[in-house]
Amino acid sequence: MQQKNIVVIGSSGHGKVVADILSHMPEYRLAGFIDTNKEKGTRCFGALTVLGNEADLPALMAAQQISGGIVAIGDNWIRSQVVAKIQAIAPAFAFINAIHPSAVISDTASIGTGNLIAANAVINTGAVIGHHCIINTMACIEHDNRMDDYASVAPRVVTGGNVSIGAYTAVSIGAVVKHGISIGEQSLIGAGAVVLKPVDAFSTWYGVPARKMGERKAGDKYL
Ligand SMILES: CC(=O)SCCNC(=O)CCNC(=O)[C@H](O)C(C)(C)COP(=O)(O)OP(=O)(O)OC[C@H]1O[C@@H](n2cnc3c(N)ncnc32)[C@H](O)[C@@H]1OP(=O)(O)O
Repeated sequence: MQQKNIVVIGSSGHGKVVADILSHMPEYRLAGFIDTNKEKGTRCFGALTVLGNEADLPALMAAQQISGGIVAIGDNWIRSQVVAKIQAIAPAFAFINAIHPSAVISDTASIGTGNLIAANAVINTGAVIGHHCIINTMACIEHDNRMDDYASVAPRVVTGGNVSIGAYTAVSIGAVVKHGISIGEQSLIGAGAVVLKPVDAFSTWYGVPARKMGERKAGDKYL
């Protein structure tokens, strides 16, 4: 098999998880990491190091025949900013999906590009996943769900059927979302929440049952 040379952008804990998943995908050879906040040469995952920052990408792509990779930044808003930067600096960079071999994805689900689908995640029939989403370890996205671009579900999130999760919205660790619920864009569901009512855009909800706890603006931190 002809392997594609790729990079992971972001070398935090989340970047290491993505590198680990890619080590199980024989179609890719991970060359290293791109990170603006670490010195070139810093070891991040086994022998793999930081190769440079985003501005170095065009030269690296040419020198090492790198075709693309994935942005591995957990914060949904920051991830979108970095994707936009890379699209401007290196238009030929091809975003890939990192999918752990233990993930179970229905043949009838639709998956965009730039997504992370971690170990033991399940994406059931008819689900539509946008671009640059995170479906983290053991998360379950049930039938006919929709996840818009840059949305994320943390480990052990479970959704019922026909749930929609708006762009940039983060559903935190262990949350449960009742079937048929719509969660607007740029919202935040707290850890362990049980969401039984529709969630408006730009809002924070948590608790059991989840209640609205505040308003949010684009880019507000949550991790
Ligand atoms: C692999 C990975 O690591 S993936 C990432 C995993 N991490 C997560 O999912 C983190 C998710 N973050 C949360 O759930 C956070 O608690 C947030 C974002 C909802 C709220 O954070 P903050 O705004 O900083 O709230 P803060 O910690 O100040 O708490 C305010 C109050 O709400 C309560 N509270 C906070 N979060 C929750 C929650 N999820 N459920 C119930 N109560 C909560 C606190 O106990 C506190 O109550 P008190 O005033 O009576 O003491």
